[in-house]
Amino acid sequence: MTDLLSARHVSVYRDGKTILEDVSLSIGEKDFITIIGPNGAGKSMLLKCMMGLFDPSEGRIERRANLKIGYVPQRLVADHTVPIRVRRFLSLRKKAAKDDLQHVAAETGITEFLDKPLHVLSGGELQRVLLARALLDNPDLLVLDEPAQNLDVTGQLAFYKLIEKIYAERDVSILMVSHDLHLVMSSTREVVCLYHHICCHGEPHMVTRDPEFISLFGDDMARLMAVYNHSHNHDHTHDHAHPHADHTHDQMEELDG
Ligand SMILES: Nc1ncnc2c1ncn2[C@@H]1O[C@H](COP(=O)(O)OP(=O)(O)OP(=O)(O)O)[C@@H](O)[C@H]1O
Repeated sequence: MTDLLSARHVSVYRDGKTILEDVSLSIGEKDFITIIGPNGAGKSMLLKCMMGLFDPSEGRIERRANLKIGYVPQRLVADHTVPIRVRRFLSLRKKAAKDDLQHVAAETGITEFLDKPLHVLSGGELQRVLLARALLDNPDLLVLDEPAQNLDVTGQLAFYKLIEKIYAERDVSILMVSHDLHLVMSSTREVVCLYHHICCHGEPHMVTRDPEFISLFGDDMARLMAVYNHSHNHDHTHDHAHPHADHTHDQMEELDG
């Protein structure tokens, strides 16, 4: 299977801190990968590197020729002093064909407010508009950075259901950062646990009480959600201030392949 996008031994060092250390991750066709990790773990930085928005200090990003990426950010702050209607917002970057716009609007459930100004929309509606924008170009890969972070639980659930539907119906791969582990566990195929380096990864198919996971997310979260199957043999107490700290990452090689 051809990889769409890969990080190969990517490290990012900034201001004496290690933000990413020797991270390797590949996204193939029809993959659904969710990156989890505590605040400040480097999840957004990894997405930025993978999308070519940030140059890693070491390592490289490989991208399939002509890869189309649709990006959904955490949120859009709609300014009421610059009123813009949804329909216009969706055609800002590139003029979408009318049929494409109607199709994507129906798919994401935004048809009824295409002619409303952005700033009157609710948080959940705005996220669907951002999703529609990302889908307009018919991307091969959808990248979502905590897309439901600012929604209430009902909104989160609805948004993740929509992502699941899009994944099921389209020929698209998904790379998502999410804190809502319990909500995405059923849809995601693979979970990557990041804490500056890849701690572990695997299928989210069983609940475990993994001590490393608990050390990252806390006992309550571990109890709440299904965790993937992994074993890893290092702790998280090492000092990330040293960019060349020596780690053994058994499973990273698998991701690399
Ligand atoms: N351009 C930059 N220059 C220097 N440091 C940065 C830069 N971008 C991010 N950082 C730092 O890198 C670390 C990781 O940030 P990042 O946003 O990737 O974390 P995250 O895992 O997405 O966290 P959260 O879950 O809180 O969104 C943080 O300490 C942040 O301050």
